[in-house]
Amino acid sequence: MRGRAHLRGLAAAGAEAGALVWRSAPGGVSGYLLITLAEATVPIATAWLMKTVLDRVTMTDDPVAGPAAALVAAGLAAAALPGIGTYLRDQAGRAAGVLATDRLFAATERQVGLRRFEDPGFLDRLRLAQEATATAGYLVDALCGTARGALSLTGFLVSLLVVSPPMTGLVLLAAVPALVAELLLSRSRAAMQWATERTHRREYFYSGLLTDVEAATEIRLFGVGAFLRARMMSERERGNRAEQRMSRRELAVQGGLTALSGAVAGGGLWWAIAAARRGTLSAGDVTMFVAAVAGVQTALNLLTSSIATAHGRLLVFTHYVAVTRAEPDLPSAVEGDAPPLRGCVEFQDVWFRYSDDHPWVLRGVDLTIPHGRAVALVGLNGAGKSTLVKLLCRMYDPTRGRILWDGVDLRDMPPRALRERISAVFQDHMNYDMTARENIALGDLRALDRPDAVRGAAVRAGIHDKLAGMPHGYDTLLTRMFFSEADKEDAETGVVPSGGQWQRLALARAFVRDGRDLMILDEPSSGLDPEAEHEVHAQMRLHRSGRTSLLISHRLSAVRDADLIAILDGGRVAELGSHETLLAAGGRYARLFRLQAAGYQEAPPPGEDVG
Ligand SMILES: Nc1ncnc2c1ncn2[C@@H]1O[C@H](COP(=O)(O)OP(=O)(O)OP(=O)(O)O)[C@@H](O)[C@H]1O
Repeated sequence: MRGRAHLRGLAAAGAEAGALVWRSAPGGVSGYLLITLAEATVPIATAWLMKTVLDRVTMTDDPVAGPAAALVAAGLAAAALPGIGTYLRDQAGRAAGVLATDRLFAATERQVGLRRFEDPGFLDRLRLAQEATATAGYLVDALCGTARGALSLTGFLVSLLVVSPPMTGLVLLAAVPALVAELLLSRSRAAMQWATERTHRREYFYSGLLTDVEAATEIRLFGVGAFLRARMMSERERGNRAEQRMSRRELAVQGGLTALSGAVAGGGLWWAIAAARRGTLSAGDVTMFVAAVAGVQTALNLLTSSIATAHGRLLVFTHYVAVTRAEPDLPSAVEGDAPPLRGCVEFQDVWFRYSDDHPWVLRGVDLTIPHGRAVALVGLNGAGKSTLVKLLCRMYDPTRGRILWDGVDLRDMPPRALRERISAVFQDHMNYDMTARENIALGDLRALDRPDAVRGAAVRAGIHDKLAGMPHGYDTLLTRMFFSEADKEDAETGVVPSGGQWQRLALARAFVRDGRDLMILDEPSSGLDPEAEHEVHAQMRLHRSGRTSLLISHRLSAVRDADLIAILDGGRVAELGSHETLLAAGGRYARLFRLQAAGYQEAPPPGEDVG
């Protein structure tokens, strides 16, 4: 059963790879197939021409000019064809790689939530799938190699059959163990690749850390470079040990196979010479025999190694097929619209945990965000505030309960349409190594052609003056990781913003997405200086008024003027009300607020009563 499923998987991968390569480069593939055919027939033709020339020279007076000229032409073709074949194969390989990569990344985009990207199994598959995109075109090479091997094998076997039927049988028998052994080897190579995939990912993680400019400061200060390097090397060695075991096995098997084919060829030659001495074979027959045995063995080698390569590549390609055909992580409507928010967003008894093995993060959250109101969410570290935001953007679905958008369950809306209605600054916002304009316009790509929109958002986020004053203004690269060749000598190429400036850029990105129904601000000002924070909050208050927003902040001074403040504790909304009512209630919020406010009071002079 497992074997049949395995074969079905391989066949599906083969069909998909074939269709992909054909679609990307039909001309190149056709040309390569023709070259393959020619390459398969040339050695057979050469052997027959050689026999004809020799027999005519030694036994008849027939003219040899014709066959000799054909022999020369065959030699020329044998020399020229591989180069042309390689060129066509590489062309087809590149074209197939482009199409496969595009399809792979389009497929990962169909994963609308975050779950798959937190699943190590999926990440392993994804990396192997990326590897498969690079070699998709070369699958054709392996398949053509198989066809070429099969063709020339048939040709030589027929030729050998004419000279010696028993020898033909013996050569064929010797081929069976070679074929089986190569297939088993390629299967265990693919299994080894799968087993060591996590090792490779960990190694890339450590090597990425060691070359990442953001990690460099901590790594140098804490002096942990050698420690991380040792970890990277130990992952490499673990991978190498598995590879080495595999290589040893391959060496042993291939050594045995070479000995077998040597014995068959040697025995055959001995017999052919003896037969020629007895006069049963002509000189041409002996040449033909030697060429046929060598040809059969070369074709067999090509056939077995091509089948093994195709098998191994198909096994890797099955990961590509699995990723591109993976069901979306969230069941979601594809068609439809998300209606503009008129009433409220409502969390109804929302429970959530990241997986069955994780503890509950939310345990029955009930919360209403009314249209046109500013709601603030407050809670200790790990209370689940950012998780709640991710559920609201439908990066995950609640484990139990539901979230309603004007009464419609988020599960019934296409995620893309829902997200069109939301703008956000996330706590772990991105810093893009792109230009300032692109960093802002990624919030709404239409702004790429609307400089006023980008500028307006930057003004509101308080970053316009900084951006306008940079060497190329808004077109300055906000990174020193890349530069164009023309700018190589330019010391002003690339500007690296500070942490607070990046945060303002993230805010501008959210602001450029103007006119959305809901604005989410998850710790939007944690990195700003007090003056900037004050300014930004004033801007946000202005922006918020009359709009629906959800603000998360540990700075309670920033949330005090929200219409409603919800305290998240123990996975539920523990308190809800305005700043004044919550202070008067004297609960958790009041305690946190007083604690923070006390930090801003001047310390009383020594001896003065604090009470
Ligand atoms: N992707 C994840 N997989 C598993 N657990 C997670 C994941 N993200 C967060 N958690 C866990 O969920 C809990 C809530 O995290 P969350 O980030 O929502 O808290 P928070 O209230 O935003 O905290 P903070 O104030 O520190 O930002 C934490 O215990 C955290 O470890």
